[in-house]
Amino acid sequence: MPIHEIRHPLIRHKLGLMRRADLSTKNFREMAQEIAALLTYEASKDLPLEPASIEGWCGAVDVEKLAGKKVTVVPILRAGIGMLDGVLSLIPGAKVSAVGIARNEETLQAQAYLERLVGQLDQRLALIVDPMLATGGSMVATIDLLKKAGCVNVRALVLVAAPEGIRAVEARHPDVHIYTASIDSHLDGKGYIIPGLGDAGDRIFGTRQKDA
Ligand SMILES: O=P(O)(O)OC[C@H]1O[C@H](OP(=O)(O)OP(=O)(O)O)[C@H](O)[C@@H]1O
Ligand SMILES: O=c1cc[nH]c(=O)[nH]1
Ligand SMILES: [Mg+2]
Repeated sequence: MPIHEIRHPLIRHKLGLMRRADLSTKNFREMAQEIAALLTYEASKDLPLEPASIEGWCGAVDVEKLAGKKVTVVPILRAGIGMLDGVLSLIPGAKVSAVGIARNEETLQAQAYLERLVGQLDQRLALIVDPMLATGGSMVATIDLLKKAGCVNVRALVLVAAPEGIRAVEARHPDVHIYTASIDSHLDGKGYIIPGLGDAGDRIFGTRQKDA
């Protein structure tokens, strides 16, 4: 089953804070980055290692280092930017491929408006980051364009996933593993995740808030 709900106590606690409607923009941002780092830890636990010999303080030491595979982090703009630094805090050498996807609020159809991908995608693990997996349209469109560009190894990190979005990704891209802090109940009539977080992009960027 390519869906991984990471029920770690630190993640449960931080996600509980994020669900509070009165959480400040600053704290919402901080929690998003921290949970992103914790999801990265899980999503990277089977990365291959290779032996290496280094010069240590007392002479040669046998160590391990990440083998061959390079990583690109793929934030889905805008809200995915809110998880980017969390991933980079653990994988600082990763290159970033920005993808802009906008959901038409009426039809809920996802459309790409920006694609700035790094090279050698066929050799890289792509870690897509987006706080919300709702209908799955944005995620499926992003995976479609990454695979078209040569990516063969794709994983997705989302803070909250709706069953509808999980099913959509599984149906179209059964090879893509999804790591999430929570599988929530369902979508409302406007495509919002219940209980969810509200509009994650607005909460991260501070737009459309009462005190803006
Ligand atoms: O699974 P879906 O139904 O496609 O919905 C999820 C998408 O909706 C949100 O982005 P939004 O379109 O609000 O853009 P934003 O990041 O600019 O807020 C969210 O960050 C996902 O990208
Ligand atoms: O609940 C949702 C669904 C899509 N996008 C969001 O930001 N929140
Ligand atoms: Mg939004």
